Amino acid sequence: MTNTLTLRTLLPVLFFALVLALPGLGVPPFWITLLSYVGLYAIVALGLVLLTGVAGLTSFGQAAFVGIGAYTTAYLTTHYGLSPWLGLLAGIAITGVCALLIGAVTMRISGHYLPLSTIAWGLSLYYLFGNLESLGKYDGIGGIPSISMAGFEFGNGTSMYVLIWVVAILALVSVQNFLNSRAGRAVRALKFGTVMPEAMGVDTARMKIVIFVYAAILAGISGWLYAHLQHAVNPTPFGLKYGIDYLLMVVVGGAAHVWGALLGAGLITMLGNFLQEWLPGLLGSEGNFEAVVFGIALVIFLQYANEGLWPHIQARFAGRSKVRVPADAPPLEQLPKPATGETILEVEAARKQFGGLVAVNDVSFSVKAGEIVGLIGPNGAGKSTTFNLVTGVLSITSGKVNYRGRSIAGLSSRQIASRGIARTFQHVRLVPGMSVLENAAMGAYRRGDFAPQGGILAGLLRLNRGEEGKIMAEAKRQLERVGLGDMLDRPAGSLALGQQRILEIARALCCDPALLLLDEPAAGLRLKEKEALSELLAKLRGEGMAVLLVEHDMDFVMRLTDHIVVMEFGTKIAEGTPAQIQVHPAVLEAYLGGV
Ligand SMILES: Nc1ncnc2c1ncn2[C@@H]1O[C@H](COP(=O)(O)OP(=O)(O)OP(=O)(O)O)[C@@H](O)[C@H]1O
Repeated sequence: MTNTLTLRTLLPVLFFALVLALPGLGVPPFWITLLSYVGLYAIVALGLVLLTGVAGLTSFGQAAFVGIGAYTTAYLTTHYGLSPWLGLLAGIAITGVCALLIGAVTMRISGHYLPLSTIAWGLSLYYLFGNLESLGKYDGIGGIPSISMAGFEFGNGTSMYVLIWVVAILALVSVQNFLNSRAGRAVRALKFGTVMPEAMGVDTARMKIVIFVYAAILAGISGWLYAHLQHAVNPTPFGLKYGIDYLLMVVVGGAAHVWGALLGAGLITMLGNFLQEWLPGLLGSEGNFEAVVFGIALVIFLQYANEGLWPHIQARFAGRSKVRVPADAPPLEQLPKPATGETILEVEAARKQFGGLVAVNDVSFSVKAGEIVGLIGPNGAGKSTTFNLVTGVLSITSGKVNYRGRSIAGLSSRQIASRGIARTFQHVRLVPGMSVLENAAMGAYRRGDFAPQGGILAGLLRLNRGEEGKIMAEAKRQLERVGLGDMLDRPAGSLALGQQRILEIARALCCDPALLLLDEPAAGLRLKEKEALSELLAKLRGEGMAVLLVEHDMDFVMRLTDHIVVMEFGTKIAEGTPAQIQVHPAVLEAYLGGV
């Protein structure tokens, strides 16, 4: 263990010990109350870190989920005299169901429409709270009892402060655990599009809903604590203004960092409080002037420091965390592999039309285990489209694609990935801030011990240590296999393009494929890197791997491949060994215009 690592483990423990000890250290009640609110807001902000900062799904509506948690317990404890703990369970259930329903609709929406839709349902829920007779309309509900546990009543500010911070710490640990799990890495990739995670076997639509529901439940729990701290609720703290404040906390603190949520909640709560006191005096009139300051701060942060403050603090004091790779982890299970020479991919009369344009015109070819096949042709020939038909990114118009004797036409990318086909991308698709090791581990997503849903819960509770150990050991093994074994902890974004392409191959190898599809693997590589890549692919071929590659670098293709398929204007114009292709009249015509 390095010094940084010791400090990284020790600092949070010391920090939380100090936070929980503050009431005993004689800190005045005013500060304890203020810090209680910091804790409450931090719980909501942690959900937003996951949703907005990490996955890139902006939500202005989290305050409404706080409201559902608060109103549920307020109603049940005051109208029916139920225990606050039942109020908590009911609040979690109702928040979860509402989020599931809202998420199922809104998480499909992309771009600017998603934040707009979160404003819409945030407002709807706010007006619902304010207009329902049974919820006391805009006056709300008063007389909410205190929480008690084993005869102890959380009746005063100090005991609630401790309870709130215990929950905030548990929330932080759970979100941190989740982000370092198999599902968490998939969520960290979502911001960069769904094509790559889907190709690794991730159900991205489901994953978005899962984190939406989790973020909503955290907000609901914060609402439950709020109701029993205040002993009264009304719609105001659950409106759009608070929704924006939560977002501001996350942006200022550091949207993609769990500690950013705490920092942002602390700064904005304190600042809001003091501005509320100072500004009216300064300006000589009453009003919510802090909202103006916050609005300006939001714009400035988004423009000049959209990573927030935490990354700067982390760089100075904490350093990057390193993932531990156990030396004795057992290997992951492998799919049965075909014998060398067995035909594993058959493309028969594959056709793809985009409206009137025939991008792939009844193309047929096959790939055997232990063979490297090159798919070449001038720009716009239809190579990438053919590739995307095999990988399930595009749906086939007509024709067949069979993998090991079974049709894969019409299957999604993730179903195809689970059959044993792995790919790399023409434009490298890595998660730049994630380490080389974690990026490679993305490939082993569907090889974990738990089913994806079970994996999420296990990740939250850190019950996935065995699985993580095996996945990380596999990622390390594949990185060593491709020659990146000495770069495990470096952020993927800091690698040269050639190394990033090799990293994509290591990630694909973690998928446990029998067929590797490489989209322009040599593009942008220097001579030495190309030689290293050739060597690696030849080695994989020797181990029985089938490789289909789309490539423009003729020298690379001619030296490496066993068989070449040439396309032009969507049609296959030639097929054969590199020697045959180099003298094929139709190929010479296509490339050199017959010269
Ligand atoms: N989604 C799409 N919608 C409409 N047309 C498309 C789409 N994707 C590709 N095409 C068209 O299909 C044809 C084949 O494109 P494709 O990208 O497969 O060629 P390519 O051989 O991979 O070219 P390059 O070497 O430049 O990548 C081109 O005319 C392209 O404009």
